[in-house]
Amino acid sequence: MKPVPRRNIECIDIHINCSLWAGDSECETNSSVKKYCPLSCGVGKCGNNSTKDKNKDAPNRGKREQKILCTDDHELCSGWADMGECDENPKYMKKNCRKSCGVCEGAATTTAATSKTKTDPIVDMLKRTGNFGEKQVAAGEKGQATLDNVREMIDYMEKSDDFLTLSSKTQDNCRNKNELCSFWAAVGECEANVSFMKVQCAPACKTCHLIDMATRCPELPDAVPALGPGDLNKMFERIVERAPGNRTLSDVERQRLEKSDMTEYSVKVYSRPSDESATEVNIQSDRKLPPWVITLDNFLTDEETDALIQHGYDEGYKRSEDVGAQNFDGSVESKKSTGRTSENAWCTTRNGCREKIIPTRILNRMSTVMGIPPQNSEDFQILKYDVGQFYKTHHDYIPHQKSRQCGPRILTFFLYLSDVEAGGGTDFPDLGITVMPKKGRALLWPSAMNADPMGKDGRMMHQALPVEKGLKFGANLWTHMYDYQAPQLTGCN
Ligand SMILES: O=C(O)CCC(=O)C(=O)O
Ligand SMILES: [Fe+2]
Repeated sequence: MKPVPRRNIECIDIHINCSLWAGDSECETNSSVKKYCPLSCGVGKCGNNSTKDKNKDAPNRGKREQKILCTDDHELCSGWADMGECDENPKYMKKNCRKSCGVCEGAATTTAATSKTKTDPIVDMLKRTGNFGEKQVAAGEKGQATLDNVREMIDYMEKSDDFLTLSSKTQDNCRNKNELCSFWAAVGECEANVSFMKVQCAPACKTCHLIDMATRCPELPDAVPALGPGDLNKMFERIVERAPGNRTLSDVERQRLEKSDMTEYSVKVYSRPSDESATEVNIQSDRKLPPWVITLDNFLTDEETDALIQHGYDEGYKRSEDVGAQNFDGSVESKKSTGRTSENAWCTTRNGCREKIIPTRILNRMSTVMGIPPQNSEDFQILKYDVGQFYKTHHDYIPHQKSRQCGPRILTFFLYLSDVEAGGGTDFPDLGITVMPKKGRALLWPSAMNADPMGKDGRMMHQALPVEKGLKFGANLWTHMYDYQAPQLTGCN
């Protein structure tokens, strides 16, 4: 079955709380919410609001309202008008600040007579927020709460010991990276969305001390490693030996598999260190012997592959990006890559996918096969390659994660979600191995060494060859040495 895209992929909300704000009527009163939440507000590319807008602009109705209501609907209108908002933000302003923007009869004189001068304290206060990163906006129903946050933030940044005793490097790096930071803080996002806010809006959350990764994300001495030296070989040997599809199962065994949501997958070994069970655990023999590469056929059912593909459509496939430079606060830039032309979507807790029945079932199955808890794995990255699309040779191991709470990626468990008519193989140039896509097949390889599972196995470079005919869908599940999910919540990965 070919999945059908459910909606225009550009019609998306940029913030997790959009539907909440839309429910609070913020779409009507806060132009920034409209900008960040086109889907929830039904505007822009999500435009089923065209009829509504047409009615609103009906000639007679508009004129009458202009004449009668030559007033401002918001106490901050004149200040905003002074700041040039009538031109910068005309849609909101001309609707809600008619008088201050001079869009109704008699407005010009009245506005001039009553308008506050450029020294309006509110205008000044908002201007001052530009000293701490993006200048903040305060509008709509939460305007007052936002201004309260702005006031507290200025006190914190200009007068508090909490801020002024921080190192100058930390002070310099503590910036609001979005004009909505104070608004988000005012609606409780510092507590609800810790990882994003502590990094993107530290002044508004008054948490500049946590910008420094060493303070925010201390080492966790009790963290349990997924693999010790020698465990990687044991893990692969166990997977090969126990593959249900490579054995004749008794009825009881088959029932047990079904009960535990385990498929009757069969394993093919493309490369292994030795046919003998590994005994030596040292880097020299790791380097001498070939690394593990195995596939697991019939690992996923058609229902499962189709559900993941459809989730990608629901979420919207977007051009894939690479991991870029690291910032002082530990956040990592994404960078457009010419080496990777596929599109991808994520199946996360935030977007409600990871906890759905089918993704949970798949994740638990993968976790059982690896013998590593599901929380050590990242979220599924669902990939879509059209004809000609590819991902050039790269390694999945990310060096800076070695010193992060999650530790490095130690394994890639790749799922093929579709058959591909031609091309699209996963190729390991150093090993001379190419695995072809097959719906329901999984491919498992280590990024780390058996004797030193925190260290990178440089031989595991790989590429996704261009699709020549058909459409390729796949999904990455990268598994880490330590819990990945918990530090993700606090911005520590
Ligand atoms: O699509 C593939 O076959 C592999 C993709 C891959 O290596 C990646 O996304 O990191
Ligand atoms: Fe990869």
